[in-house]
Amino acid sequence: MNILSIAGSDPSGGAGIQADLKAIAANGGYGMCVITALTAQNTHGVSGVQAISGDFVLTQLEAVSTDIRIDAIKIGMLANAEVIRAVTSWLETVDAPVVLDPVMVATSGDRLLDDESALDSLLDRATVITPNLLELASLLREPVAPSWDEALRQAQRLAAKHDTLVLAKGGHLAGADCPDALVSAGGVQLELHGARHATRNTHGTGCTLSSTLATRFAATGDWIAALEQSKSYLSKAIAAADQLQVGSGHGPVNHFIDFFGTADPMGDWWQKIQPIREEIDQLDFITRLSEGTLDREDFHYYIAQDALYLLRYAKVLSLASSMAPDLGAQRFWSRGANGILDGELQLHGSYLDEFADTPSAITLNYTNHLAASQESYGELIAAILPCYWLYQDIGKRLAAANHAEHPYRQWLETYASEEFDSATEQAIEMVRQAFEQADPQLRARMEAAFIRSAEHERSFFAQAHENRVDFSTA
Ligand SMILES: Nc1ncnc2c1ncn2[C@@H]1O[C@H](COP(=O)(O)OP(=O)(O)OP(=O)(O)O)[C@@H](O)[C@H]1O
Ligand SMILES: Cc1ncc(COP(=O)(O)O)c(N)n1
Repeated sequence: MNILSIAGSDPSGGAGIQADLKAIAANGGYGMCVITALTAQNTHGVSGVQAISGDFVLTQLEAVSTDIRIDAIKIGMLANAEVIRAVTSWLETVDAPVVLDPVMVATSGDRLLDDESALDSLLDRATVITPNLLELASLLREPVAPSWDEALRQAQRLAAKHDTLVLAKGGHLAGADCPDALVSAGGVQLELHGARHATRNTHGTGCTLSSTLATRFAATGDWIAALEQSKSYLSKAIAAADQLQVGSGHGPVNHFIDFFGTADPMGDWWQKIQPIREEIDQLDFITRLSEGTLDREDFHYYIAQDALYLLRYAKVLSLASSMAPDLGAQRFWSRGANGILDGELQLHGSYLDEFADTPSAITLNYTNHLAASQESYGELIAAILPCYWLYQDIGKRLAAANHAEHPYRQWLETYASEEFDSATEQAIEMVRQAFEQADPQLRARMEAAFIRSAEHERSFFAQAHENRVDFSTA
């Protein structure tokens, strides 16, 4: 099945034609793309748009359609009225089904279409229009639907107005449900409810859904089956989005999870601690640290406990070095221990008059857990890993909130450095290698040690603020 995407380029690879080509391929289609606009964007937003001229869009369309059979078309970002006119006139020469995603504004809030009324002429030619709630209201020139029921009525009005099907999407609703519905002028044809996944990585979900729908329709000839398959595919791709770790804003979905998902045990572990990561992100300590409103006293309490923790952590890294199976691993863990003693602890010292000498129960629980994991090298480095990985992950978001006057500027910088990034990647790789060589019993113990450490990290962060919560399980 040959599927043509007519859309804008997203150089960060999560939305636009890049998302479309991935989704088309993952759903068994052969993807082609005619580019309507170049955008400069990443997971935080769009910093520039350069539309392609209407003439050149037409030249691309003709190059493809004079040679290749097109089984379905997906249309995304169109940028301006000139591009819309070019696409509309070309569509008169082909009769493939058209899924039109009326892209107006990116998730980040940036505009991707300069004249929304210019879309009107194209809507009649669409077979299915896939607006989100804001786009649905805008196409009807009505206020945004306050409820899902009202959105369904709006979708029915839009379907009647243009004699098309409308896929109403509930991704922007609040609540645990993420409903979508295929609606015709006669009413709802299919309503699907799906769990809302707790992730910020939803960049490109609309692009992915519309190109998957076009691909699945080309394969089945049935919009109902195509939507069921598309929703199920997208839901899996969103559920596994956090495994990718692309950028520090709204990252992309995991288009190829069905192909490679289970091949990466580290990705699975990361996915398993997703609820813990979510809780860490929401801790008062982290949000206040990020905003710079955290009390000095709380920060000092944290730093003092962290210094005690790091002294023991450095010993555990040295132990891992002594147990390492090869020279590369031996050096890596030993460099880590030295880095703490010569680097991180100096930073801690700069915040404190003197190091505390009494570890809290939470600090002790964590370091005891590390010490108890030393029965085997694999288990030990699995227990060591969350301290790298979680700090790298949180560090990226904290760094995005950093600025010259931030009271904790230097601390926020430490965990967002390229050096720390690279050390974390290497630590993950060491654990992956040990996992690959481990027998099933050791693999299970490694995973348990990793998850337990992640729980201790959560308690550790929580302890410094007045809402001190002890999640410790040791
Ligand atoms: N957190 C989530 N969990 C599960 N499904 C989601 C989530 N967020 C969005 N979706 C699904 O993604 C699809 C796109 O929905 P949405 O309403 O966000 O459209 P959109 O705004 O066009 O997408 P985009 O955010 O890419 O612009 C829908 O099928 C929606 O149900
Ligand atoms: C080129 C292009 N096309 C479409 C979108 C919308 O996708 P999202 O709303 O998920 O950012 C985008 N950001 N960039």
